[in-house]
Amino acid sequence: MRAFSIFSNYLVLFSILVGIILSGGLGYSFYQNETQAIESDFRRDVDDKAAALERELLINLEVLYAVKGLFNSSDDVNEAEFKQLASSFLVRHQNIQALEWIPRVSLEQRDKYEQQRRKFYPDFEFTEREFQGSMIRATDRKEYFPVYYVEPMEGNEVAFGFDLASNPKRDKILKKSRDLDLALATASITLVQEVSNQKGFLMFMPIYLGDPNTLIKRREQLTGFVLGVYRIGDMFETAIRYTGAQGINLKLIDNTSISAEQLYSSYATEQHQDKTQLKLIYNKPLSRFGGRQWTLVATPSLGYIAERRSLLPFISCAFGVLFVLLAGAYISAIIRRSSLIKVEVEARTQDLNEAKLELEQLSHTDSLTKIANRRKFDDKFEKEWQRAVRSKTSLSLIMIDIDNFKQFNDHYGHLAGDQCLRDVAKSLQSTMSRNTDLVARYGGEEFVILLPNTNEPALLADKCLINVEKLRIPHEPSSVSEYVTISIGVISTSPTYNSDPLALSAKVDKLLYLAKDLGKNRVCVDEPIIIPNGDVIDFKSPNK
Ligand SMILES: Nc1nc2c(ncn2[C@@H]2O[C@H](COP(=O)(O)OP(=O)(O)OP(=O)(O)O)[C@@H](O)[C@H]2O)c(=O)[nH]1
Repeated sequence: MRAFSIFSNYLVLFSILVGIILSGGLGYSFYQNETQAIESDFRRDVDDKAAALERELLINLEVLYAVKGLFNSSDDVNEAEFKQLASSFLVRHQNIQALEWIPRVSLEQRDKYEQQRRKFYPDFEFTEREFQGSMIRATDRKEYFPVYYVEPMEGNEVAFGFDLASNPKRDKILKKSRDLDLALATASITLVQEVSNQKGFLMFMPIYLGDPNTLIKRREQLTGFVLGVYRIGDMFETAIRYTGAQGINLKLIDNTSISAEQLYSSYATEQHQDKTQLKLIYNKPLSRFGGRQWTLVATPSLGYIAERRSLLPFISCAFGVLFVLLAGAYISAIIRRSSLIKVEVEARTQDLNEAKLELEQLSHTDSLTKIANRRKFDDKFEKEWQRAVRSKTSLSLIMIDIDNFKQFNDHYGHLAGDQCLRDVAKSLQSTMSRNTDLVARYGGEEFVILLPNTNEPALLADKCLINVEKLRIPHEPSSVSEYVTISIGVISTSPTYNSDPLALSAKVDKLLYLAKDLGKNRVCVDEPIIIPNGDVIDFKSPNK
């Protein structure tokens, strides 16, 4: 019972533990699902931003094409025409720092070109950057690509007249653009006109005389380049300004060369960068643009993730744990209650068994003498009879009656009579030594002794007779003795299937009456007994 209770408690504890683990698992699975949803939202938002950036780049390219249209439509575009067109675009595309016309000027043409500009800008000359960084007059070279027209002039004065061919990197990209008839962008540069630390890039659009379709023709017919000057930060912010999701940290990386270069970062500070969910990094390559491969690198900020997190994982876990604990408590209460009921039932069953035993004892006990009663004798007699039949053993009966008991009662009173009955019963009981012997009150002042498998019942009967006499209970009115005496009938038989137990009772009764008739205070057996020394004792004889 106790072991079962301990086992049940462990089982409940184990179930609670499993339940808590499952609840945790459920919460974790909701958390994971949510994380996946956030990740997929995040990728979609970054894709939107990348698309917006690509759109912005294309729009800027379109501006160059539009300016190119002006130069294609006329062999001699003057500054006023250029400025008018360029300024109309710059008003609408404020992330373009400047639009410029870069003519192809041979060494022979240089003076002419410089003279022309000096009409309006007296200090104008083709310039280049000196080794130390300051601007100087461009040295002689075969071909020049100077910044000839620039819109707006304000803020771009330093670039005005700068010979792009003087810079080997720019010269290389100019030639590539010329050869391929392709708008090409530079890697990120610090613009000569830049005042903040923002990076920029240049995009060259080649202009030809006519429509050259071979490399040689392109080299011959090149007249110059339309140049767009872009500030990357401004362009980036213009592009993503109206894209919905906030809280995404972005970096624009130029992967064109092996050493990836950061063009722009939306991280406010390095410290802020540390706090972001760097585990989730999404690299979104943009479509190739101006011969360059840019990649948008995005990480969500804590705020972006927090906005999209719900309490569902926590609530589901908490509810799961709560449910498991309540169910565990309920089951444990039921188990405790059922074990209490079990204990109670067992106690009651034990009480009932004890009561039953007591009742049984009472129903088989004579209330006055506390020895077995007639009912007990009848039961036992029947059982022993059957046993003796089966085992072919003997069964003996001793029937006892107190002599002149009516006179005893009359003389000493009924209470004394009762005490006499108790004393005689006790004496008879103590005379029998075997557990299997049964002493019972047969009725009134009559007793019976059942002796299974006993060789010499008459000797035992004689012992009873002597022991009762030894009690020396005074019996003044008795005609037999001055003390209480008993008369006894004894019979033995080996029962068979055909013999009748009632006949045996009747026979022993007769022997008892014979003992009475012969003068009381004696034993009567149906046959005399030969004792070991050869004497014959006939208990029927009047002299005992
Ligand atoms: N005190 C007392 N007397 C009882 C009890 N049961 C029976 N008796 C009495 O026992 C007496 C039996 O009397 P009888 O049957 O005439 O037998 P007796 O006087 O012993 O005569 P004999 O048997 O011939 O010796 C009656 O007076 C009963 O009232 C009992 O439980 N208590």
